[in-house]
Amino acid sequence: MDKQQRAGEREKDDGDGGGGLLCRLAHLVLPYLEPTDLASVSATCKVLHVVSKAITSRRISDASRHLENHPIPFFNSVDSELYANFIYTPVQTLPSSPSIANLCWGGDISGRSDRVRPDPFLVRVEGAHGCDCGSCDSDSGSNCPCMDFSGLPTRECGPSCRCGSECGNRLTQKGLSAKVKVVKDRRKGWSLCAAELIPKGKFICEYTGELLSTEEARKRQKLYDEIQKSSKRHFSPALLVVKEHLPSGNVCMRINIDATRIGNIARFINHSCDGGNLCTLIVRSSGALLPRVCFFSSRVILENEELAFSYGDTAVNSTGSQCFCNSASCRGILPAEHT
Ligand SMILES: C[S@@+](CC[C@H](N)C(=O)[O-])C[C@H]1O[C@@H](n2cnc3c(N)ncnc32)[C@H](O)[C@@H]1O
Repeated sequence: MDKQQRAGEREKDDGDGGGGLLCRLAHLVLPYLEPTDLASVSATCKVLHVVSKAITSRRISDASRHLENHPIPFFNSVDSELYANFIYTPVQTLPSSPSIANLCWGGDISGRSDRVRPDPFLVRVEGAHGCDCGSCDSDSGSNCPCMDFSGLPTRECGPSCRCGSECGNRLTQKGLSAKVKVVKDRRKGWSLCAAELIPKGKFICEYTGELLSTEEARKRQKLYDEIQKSSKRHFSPALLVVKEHLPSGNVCMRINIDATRIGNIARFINHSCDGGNLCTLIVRSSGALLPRVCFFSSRVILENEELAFSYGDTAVNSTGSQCFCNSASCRGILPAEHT
């Protein structure tokens, strides 16, 4: 190989053609890096700069990394943070599950768009009875025993039913159902906004993340409170505790979902003291042990409007964090119930 050929080969290795060894290795390794490390690596040479830039633009263009039905882009006109750093899971997950431990940012290193949605049911009930109907669509006058005829879509077909994933009574099992985007707000941090007009009563998304025991949830809440107090940087924990009450007022069930490190798009929904434009429903499916927490629009939501719900009652307890919901009924303080 003469001098000119060698220079040509070197050029290819350093170039963006995808043929160079460095380029190939960079495509394998760099997607696992945190944003700050990616920025440092990007400054070292042309190849790494080009690969880092491609990874960054993929991260900005879709928070779900092709795991949802619509891409969810980030928009920030407030500061230099290009996107939020977390692992995307479209379904509930257990803490430190091995499949999660192997995931890089966003759960996908390749940017492929042919990803298969994971099973929405974390734990199945052995031998449970579901329905035998072929079609459980309420519009077709079905009498499916899994259906909720009270007007609230709180019961669905599940893993013990004969019907498949296309069944009409599996509304909340197919992922994000409205076009949304993540927009940076100067005071609240990232926020979830509508990217289209959303009619009243539409299923938006589930709240996914790590399903915790109450003991673990309390431990994490304590840790997050300490980080929030001591850290100079804005830290946004996303630990949701949902309690179901008996008519007597006693709590009969609680679900602790932590989306701080691993979660879905719902982790960006901010609090509004007036209840916002979303309501949360606990949805149960035949044959699934665990219920799921789902968001529905409580009124028509305009394009670009922020999605919000109430984190709880400020009167119960307050962390002292200031609320910037801007609603007429704002109490000035973010609710923070004891976990
Ligand atoms: C579940 S996260 C919501 C997304 C978060 N804004 C972010 O940047 O990732 C909850 C955190 O968002 C912020 N937040 C939510 N609602 C807010 C509000 N009405 N006013 C001020 N901060 C709010 C608080 O920092 C809170 O701890």
